[in-house]
Amino acid sequence: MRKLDVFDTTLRDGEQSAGVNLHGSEKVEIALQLERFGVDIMEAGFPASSQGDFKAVQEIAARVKDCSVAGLARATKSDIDAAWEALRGAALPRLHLFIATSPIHMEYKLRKTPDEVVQTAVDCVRYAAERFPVVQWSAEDATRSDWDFLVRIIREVVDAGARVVNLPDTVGYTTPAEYARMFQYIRENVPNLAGVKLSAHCHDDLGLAVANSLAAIEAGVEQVEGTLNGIGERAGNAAIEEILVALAIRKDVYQIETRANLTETALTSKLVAKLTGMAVPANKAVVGNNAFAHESGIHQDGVLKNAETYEIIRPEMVGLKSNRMVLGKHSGRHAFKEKCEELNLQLSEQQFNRLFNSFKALTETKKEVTDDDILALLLESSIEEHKYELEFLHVSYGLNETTAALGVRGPNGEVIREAATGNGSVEAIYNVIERVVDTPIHLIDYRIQSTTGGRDSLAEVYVKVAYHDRVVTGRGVHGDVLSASAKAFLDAINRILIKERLDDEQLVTMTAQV
Ligand SMILES: CC(=O)SCCNC(=O)CCNC(=O)[C@H](O)C(C)(C)COP(=O)(O)OP(=O)(O)OC[C@H]1O[C@@H](n2cnc3c(N)ncnc32)[C@H](O)[C@@H]1OP(=O)(O)O
Ligand SMILES: CC(C)C(=O)C(=O)O
Repeated sequence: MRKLDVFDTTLRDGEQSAGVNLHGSEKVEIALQLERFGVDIMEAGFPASSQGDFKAVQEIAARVKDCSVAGLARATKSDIDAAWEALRGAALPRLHLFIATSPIHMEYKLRKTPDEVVQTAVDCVRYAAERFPVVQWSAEDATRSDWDFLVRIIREVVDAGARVVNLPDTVGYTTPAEYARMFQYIRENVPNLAGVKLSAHCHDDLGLAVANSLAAIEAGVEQVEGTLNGIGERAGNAAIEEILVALAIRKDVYQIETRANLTETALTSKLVAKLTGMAVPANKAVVGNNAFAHESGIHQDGVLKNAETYEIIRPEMVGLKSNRMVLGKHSGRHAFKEKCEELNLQLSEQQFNRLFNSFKALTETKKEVTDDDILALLLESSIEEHKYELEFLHVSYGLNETTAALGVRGPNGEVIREAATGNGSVEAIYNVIERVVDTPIHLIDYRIQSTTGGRDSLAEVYVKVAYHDRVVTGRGVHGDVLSASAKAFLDAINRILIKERLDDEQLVTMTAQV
């Protein structure tokens, strides 16, 4: 058995998915769950990219103890300095430094000659290695780079202090056999790779990210990178849960061991889906709703006689239970606590009490509270910084004109009451909210889904809004679709306000430095 390091980049490359923007507190929540999932390294963000990301990485670095925390940096000293400031408190800090090596990226994007790229990479690795105990260096767009140029630059960055060398398929262009051959070529031609780990990082533009990652593993890489649910730039990254389950189910082929705790898979996937607003397709491998569902008679018959006839993965392996305890109006604190423990939720007493109260309030309108409902309530109550909160809502529907009146508790605790009309209920609500905050906000996208089946399911609404040059997403959960819609819009506004405050703080700091 060979040991493989799992490098999760849900919080960096995953957050680069179009339309996803996570609050600092949401990033921390995902980070703590990734730690329980047992990844070896988590890439917490790109500290130089914004004040918000810097702070989130800093907090994750301070709180995560059982795994290495990495931050991304371009090949510039200021990016490396920002990453070091954010990560210096981590138990095992790692810098992830990258520069592109393909002809097209070097000529058009970086406007540098190959020699200048080598020199910049070497200078930055050397500078970073004076600070970080581990420097991971990535050749962006490696799979469209000249292999002999890769050999040259890798030899030089390793000499300068890189301990991990990642060769990403940045644009999802390679094929399994070609990717494996590239790693073999590098291994055979770079003379100073002893003690250096090679890493694979794949994108899914051709739907080959997981296959390419597994091919690289077979070719001997010591680290694999990916994101939960495969989220990420464009078509996404390699889905880390699919790679891990493939390695576990086909241990006979791969002969690989990882530290991952697979029973945390389902919960980690759900948390990421809910916080990012990127729903998992029902037929997605390992974590889709239908991944363990059998519909046709011949399959059901087979499964009833012996589950292994049609099930190669046991649901328990990824943390799905076949038996379940029903929680409802008559359940008390003990049963609720047991459920929270079963779901592996790590709650302070205050968080538990807040969640229990939300659960009790929900049982007034919902007969049976499911695991997904509890998770949705938890995420609802996890953001502590609310500027505007929904107090009440009345909607009076009329053909072509609907009136909404609502009350919102504002930043100073005051309740602001307003009314407006619109063509439909949601439009009327959003028109009133615009009045309340006295700012035009453009709705770009609106999506609604239910947490479970059944008439009493909770509604989860995701919105994407534009305000000046910012685009943010918001999430709202409620038993009623209109209240959930109002909460999602207010959540987006709260995120804009928090971002503005962080930018103001950054401006003040920068002005002070000048
Ligand atoms: C393959 C990947 O996923 S790489 C990670 C991509 N992730 C992101 O871009 C998300 C966060 N990014 C951001 O917030 C912004 O792009 C920032 C803050 C990093 C930079 O913003 P800006 O200063 O406005 O620059 P902008 O994004 O327009 O352009 C990128 C600049 O970085 C340069 N650059 C790109 N990669 C590198 C690198 N590895 N090393 C050094 N410079 C680089 C580009 O050549 C360009 O430089 P130029 O301004 O001299 O032409
Ligand atoms: C920064 C690098 C590793 C990256 O995300 C990519 O090339 O896809």
